[in-house]
Amino acid sequence: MISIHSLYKSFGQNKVLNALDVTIQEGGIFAILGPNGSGKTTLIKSILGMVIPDSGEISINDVSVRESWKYRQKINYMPQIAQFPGNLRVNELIRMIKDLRQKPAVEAPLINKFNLEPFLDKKLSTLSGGTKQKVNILLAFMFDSPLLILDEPTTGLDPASLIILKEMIHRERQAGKTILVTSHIMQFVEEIADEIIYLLEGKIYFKGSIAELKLKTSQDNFEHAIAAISMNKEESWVKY
Ligand SMILES: Nc1ncnc2c1ncn2[C@@H]1O[C@H](COP(=O)(O)OP(=O)(O)OP(=O)(O)O)[C@@H](O)[C@H]1O
Repeated sequence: MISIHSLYKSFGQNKVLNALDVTIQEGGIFAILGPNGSGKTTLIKSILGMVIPDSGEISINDVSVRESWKYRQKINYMPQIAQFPGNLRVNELIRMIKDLRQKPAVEAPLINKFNLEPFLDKKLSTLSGGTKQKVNILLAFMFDSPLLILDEPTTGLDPASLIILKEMIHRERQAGKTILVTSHIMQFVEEIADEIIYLLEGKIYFKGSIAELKLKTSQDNFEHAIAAISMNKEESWVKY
């Protein structure tokens, strides 16, 4: 379980997270949504220890992330923009990440699934955007960890690869994993998410299932329901 209490983070005058509270139970797919710049990546990076909050508490399974960074070994993270040296070859990158993480990896089925064999010897700088994204998905999914954090994993994927990604995410959920995912593609979110966590103005405005969100906003359409949250800011959407 991830427990976040009274989290504050500003960049200069820009208050990004403002007394944010949220609890995310173990197991399931949680979509972290919100407008551009609402702090989704900042929240994710705070959980990962890549952004240091100004104040507040984050704990995973009752252990404060400040006390121990060992918990990161149990997280598979796919960043929104992965930046690796362009002259690295795909197979060198896979080897490098395996060496860094020092835990068993199973990459062959993923290479096969995404038809990446022809690219293993290619330099990253020569790959198309979608192929780079498939490599990034592979890097996140080749380890067995209880928590997966995927920041905009769908970017640049063709329809066939998107279907594969959705199947992979579902399989992880079936295995009891906790998956945090951000996406601006509402159809993707509607297909995969068990719960929506909606960020606005530094706080969680809504947390609950898609059915609950539709009920609360009186909208049958998910995209319209999402739009309705930010249009009705004065109402109390926080349901827990
Ligand atoms: N390292 C940084 N230095 C200064 N400002 C930052 C930094 N990181 C993020 N910000 C600012 O914090 C705010 C939240 O950014 P963040 O990337 O968390 O938003 P987001 O919800 O993930 O956005 P998007 O949907 O566009 O990916 C933005 O205004 C951004 O410019």
